[in-house]
Amino acid sequence: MSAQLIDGNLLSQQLRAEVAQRAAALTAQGKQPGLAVILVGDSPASQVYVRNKVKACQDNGLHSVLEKYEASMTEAELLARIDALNADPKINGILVQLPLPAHIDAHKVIEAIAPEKDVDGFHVSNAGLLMTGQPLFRPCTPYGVMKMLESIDYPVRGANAVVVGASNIVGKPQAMLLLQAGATVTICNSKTRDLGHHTRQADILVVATGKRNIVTADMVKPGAVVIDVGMNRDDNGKLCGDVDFANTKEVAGWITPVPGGVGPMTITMLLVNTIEAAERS
Ligand SMILES: Nc1nc2c(c(=O)[nH]1)N[C@@H](CN(C=O)c1ccc(C(=O)N[C@@H](CCC(=O)O)C(=O)O)cc1)CN2
Repeated sequence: MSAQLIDGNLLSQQLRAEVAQRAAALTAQGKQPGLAVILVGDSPASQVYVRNKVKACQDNGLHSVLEKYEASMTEAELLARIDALNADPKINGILVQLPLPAHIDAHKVIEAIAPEKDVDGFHVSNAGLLMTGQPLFRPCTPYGVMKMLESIDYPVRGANAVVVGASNIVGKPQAMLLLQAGATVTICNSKTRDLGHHTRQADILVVATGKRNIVTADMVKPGAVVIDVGMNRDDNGKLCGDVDFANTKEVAGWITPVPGGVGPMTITMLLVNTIEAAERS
């Protein structure tokens, strides 16, 4: 393997140790940070993610509540729960696990969260603050990716960055964070013609499409940093990303694995955002 691995579990361990210290300091002042996690429905993947979020809180000294609801919960019921959590002084961060069932308008739900408790950074106010270079909360996955680049001392300023995927959760905020760090950014989407033409220009390539093997080794510039945000299952049911890892690792300079790459960093940055919310409150 020529590429160096960027280990999200290892980096998370280091960052979570700092989180635990900050949580302990807040708790000593009677301000233990608190996170509310809401899950609607029974998606097995979402169940794993929310369980891991709550466990990460427990392991690092944050208070957490997990509210699980049937898929039949109405939008009005969910909005009422968010109102109550907005008013709860023990709760600094509120997170509604996505995706939501189709009968619930996710935009409406996200806009109901008080922006100062929106630790996912998805509220339009927080998206606007990020866009204008004054972020309150950076969305957790793109924030984690920036920490991974920092961990390898990568000179983002002046680099060509290509983001494949333009979702509100990852692609768009990722492009903003890279732009603000001084990269020249290209965002590719499902309509992009000749994706490889763009990805081959990338010093930093972030792939977040949910499509297995959308990026193959021939689409990667030798020595590039390849960050795989995808979370898929291969034909044997094993977790894998969007990048053909086995072949791309022979071309890239750095690469993130799946599992053990960006996923754990998403949860780590959620803890960081919750601490920041508590410190501000
Ligand atoms: N409200 C939110 N919903 C969703 C978000 C989000 O940031 N906020 N992101 C994704 C899912 N996600 C976080 O919720 C997430 C995905 C994956 C992981 C992770 O740790 N993955 C592990 C593997 C876990 C497994 O065994 O299945 C890894 O990559 O090593 C954490 C969080 C969509 N929804």
